[in-house]
Parts: sequence; structure tokens; C-alpha cells
Amino acid sequence: MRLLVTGGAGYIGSVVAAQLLEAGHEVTVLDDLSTGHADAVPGGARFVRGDIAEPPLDGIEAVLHFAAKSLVGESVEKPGLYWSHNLGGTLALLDAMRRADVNRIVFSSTAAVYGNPEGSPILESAPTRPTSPYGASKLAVDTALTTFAGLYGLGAVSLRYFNVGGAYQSFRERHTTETHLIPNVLKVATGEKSLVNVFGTDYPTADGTCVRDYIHVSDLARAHLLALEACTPGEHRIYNLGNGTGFSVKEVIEVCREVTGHAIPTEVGPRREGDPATLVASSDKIQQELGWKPEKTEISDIVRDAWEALPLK
Ligand SMILES: O=c1ccn([C@@H]2O[C@H](COP(=O)(O)OP(=O)(O)O[C@H]3O[C@H](CO)[C@@H](O)[C@H](O)[C@H]3O)[C@@H](O)[C@H]2O)c(=O)[nH]1
Repeated sequence: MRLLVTGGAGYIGSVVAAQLLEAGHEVTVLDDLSTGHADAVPGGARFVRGDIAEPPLDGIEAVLHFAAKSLVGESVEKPGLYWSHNLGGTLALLDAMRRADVNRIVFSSTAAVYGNPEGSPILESAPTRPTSPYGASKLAVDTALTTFAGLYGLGAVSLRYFNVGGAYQSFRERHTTETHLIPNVLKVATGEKSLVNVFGTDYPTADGTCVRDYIHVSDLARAHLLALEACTPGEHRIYNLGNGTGFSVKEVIEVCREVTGHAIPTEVGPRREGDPATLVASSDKIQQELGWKPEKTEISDIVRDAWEALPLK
């Protein structure tokens, strides 16, 4: 297929673009490079630097939409930016798709739509009560996709990611502002940072630190190829993507210590605002309906691949 990948110069978008090319698709990457890197766009993809409100849709058959503002803390500081970029930008993209008669989209949604969940693991039917403008803006896009499917025959799939990690070939996580746990711990292992701040040890979990469900970026990317095939005009499907197993912050740090062979000094700090104690996915729905099966389910594999992809160590 001829595909447009928005945000294809970012971490997850570039991995998906690479896998789409390997599967024989024709890929155009659209990215404004506000957070992405031009050299992350996989060879073989056409690259257009620009805004999602003016997408190059000539000849395009489907869109995979990653471009977004994605820092939870920043979204609390700058809610308008998140609503206008994530919701406003996506609505402009959807309008342009309607005009160009492009009626399939795979959307990168998030576990943040669930807020503080009551139960674990989290099913897609769980209440959606986001606690940040980031999660709220992504949920609003999910809602828009449902109405575009019902009214205009769009075929849409939303994938709600839990905590993504690891690397695929040379494609790795390299955010300018790094807030995520695994890359921050690996920065301590390389000596780039002196210690990891552990955000809270008084959560109602086994060791008092937050529990998350880590999924390998290559498994996550593969789900997008299945989702693309599953896009059916008039339907909006929603799937969680995680491994179904939770690891605490302390456990992740210990795994990083084992994998890298480096000491990881830590300092306990206060809780980070908006962090739920436990977020673990049920991915039964995508496994049953699309036949997705994660291959790299060990947290050590996720950490090792992220570690081995780092150039300076
Ligand atoms: O330096 C750090 C960084 C993180 N953490 C903790 O580690 C856990 C994981 O944090 P992080 O890697 O930042 O991921 P999450 O905040 O769980 O965010 C993920 O999950 C969200 C859904 O809640 C998504 O929206 C985000 O995009 C995705 O990265 C959390 O408990 C953090 O408090 C630390 O203790 N120290």
C-alpha cells in the first residue's frame, strides 16, 4: 500500500515505518522535526517536512498517525498546546483525509486515557478518566475517530500503548527532553547522568514504587501492521498493547544494573504528579481478534536492546 506515516522521524513512528518498508509498502514520512530526527527516517521512505494539518495525501491509501506532543508533565503546564496540537492537528488531518478520500487510519493512542484505573489488568472497556491534558487530548481523538467512522465511513484502529521500550535495529529512543524511566536509567549506566530519581516509594505496590507494563517497540510496531490490515470502513476498533505483566521502578532499575553491569545510584524523591500506582494491560482483545503475539516479553530483552542500540557506552 501507499502509506503516510506522520511522526515517522520519532521513536515509535520510525520503527513502524521501517517495518512497513520491510513488508513491501511504499512509505511517505511526514514530520515537522520539532522532536523527531531527520536521520531516524528509514532509508527507502520519502520524507516530507511539514505540519499534519497539510498532509501530502496524493496517492495515499492509508495513514498511520504518530505525530503528537507526548509529555504528560508538559501537558499539565501547557494544556492549550496539547489540545490544539493533538486534537486540533488531528482533526485537520482527518478533514484533509476526507477531502482526499483516504479512509483508513491507525492511531497511536495511550494507556493515559484510563487515568487511575480501578482494576488490573486494564481492559479496553475500563472507564476512561484521563488525569492529564495529554491523556484527555488522545481520548478526544479516539472519540473523534468513532464519529468519523460512523458518519463518513472511516476505517480506524486506535492502539493504546502502555510503556514502550527497547530498540529496533538502529532505531532507538532519543528524546531531547527525556522523562522515561529506562532511557534515564541507561543514561546513568553510561555516565551521562549521575543518578536516577525514584519518584515515590510510598505507593500501594509490593515494593512501594510504581508498576508498569513494558512492551518492546518491535512487538508494538508489528501490531500496527496487523491494525492496518484490520481497518474496515465504518468501524473504529480500539486495542490495548502491553505484555500483561507489571514491573516496579525498583525492579526495572535492578534489571538495568544486571544488563549493563554498571552501578545505578538512586535517590528517592517525591511522587511525580499524575502517576498512577499500577498500569498493566490486558491485550487479550488484540491477541484474539488480530492474532497479535508479543515475542520479546522479557523485561531484560527490552532493556538489553535499548542498551545495545546506544552509541556511547
Ligand atoms: O526518572 C524517572 C522516570 C520515571 N520514573 C517512574 O517510572 C515509571 C515509568 O515512568 P515513564 O517511563 O515516564 O512512563 P509513564 O509515566 O508510565 O508513561 C508512559 O505511560 C503513559 C500512560 O500513563 C503514556 O502516556 C506515556 O507516553 C508513557 O511513556 C513511573 O512510575 C515514573 O514515576 C522514575 O521513578 N524516575
